[in-house]
Amino acid sequence: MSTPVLVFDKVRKSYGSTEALKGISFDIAPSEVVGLLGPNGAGKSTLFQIAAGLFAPDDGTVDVFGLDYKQHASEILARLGVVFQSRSLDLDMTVNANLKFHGQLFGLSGKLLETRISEVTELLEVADLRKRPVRTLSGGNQRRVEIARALLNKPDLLLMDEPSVGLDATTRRKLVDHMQVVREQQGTSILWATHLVEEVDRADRIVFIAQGEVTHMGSPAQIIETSGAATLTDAYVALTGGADAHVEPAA
Ligand SMILES: Nc1ncnc2c1ncn2[C@@H]1O[C@H](COP(=O)(O)OP(=O)(O)OP(=O)(O)O)[C@@H](O)[C@H]1O
Repeated sequence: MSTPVLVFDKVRKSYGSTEALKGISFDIAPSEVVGLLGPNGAGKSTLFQIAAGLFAPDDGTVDVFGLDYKQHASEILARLGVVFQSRSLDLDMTVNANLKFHGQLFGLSGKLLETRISEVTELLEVADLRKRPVRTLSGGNQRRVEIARALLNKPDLLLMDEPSVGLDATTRRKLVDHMQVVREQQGTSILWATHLVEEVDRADRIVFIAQGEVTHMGSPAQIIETSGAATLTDAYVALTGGADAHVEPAA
């Protein structure tokens, strides 16, 4: 069996008296797309930030590419792509300038950087927007540029925390399509945290998290079968006792 790209082992984290994570364990295989699905306050962002190395768990371990952050942070970050919930592009700079700046942070320059920018903008279908200031782009296109930026270093693992916040249903669906292409063309593993069932219905595996604990885990088909429901949304509602599935009507 191939070595997992990410392993959470009994991860715990509290904020004062609030236990945000109560011993989370699961892993992600190479090229696997895992949906981390849970209602507001379940602990998704906390787990995501630990995976991205922003802070350490109180207890338990996180290994990324078989390495731990304490000793190998720069090696891990060189192979990681991260899309945070809040937007972080410079709105006054062009798409190209944003990508160039970020690529340089990864030590890319010259022709190689140019090639990578062309590849990622074509992959996310924003190549024709490269000369536009980010401010003039729609929310959906800004999000695509952020994902393109996270792919500049050809990450082996892409972490995305609710990347579709504020996007309409059609744009969200398109984002899911794009992520399938990223996985197919680059073999990137993806951890996609969301509270929207329809964003992860094509994931290889879904991890349900509620109140800081993993409650169910399996492929969408396995989860549907376990619950006896007809759809993944019904399964989510059945297995989580009706925690907010947040399925929004199609646009
Ligand atoms: N900085 C913080 N200080 C105190 N409590 C926090 C902090 N961050 C998160 N929490 C609490 O930890 C728990 C988990 O929050 P977290 O943001 O990780 O969940 P989430 O699943 O990402 O929620 P959402 O979908 O709303 O972003 C919640 O009870 C939240 O109120």
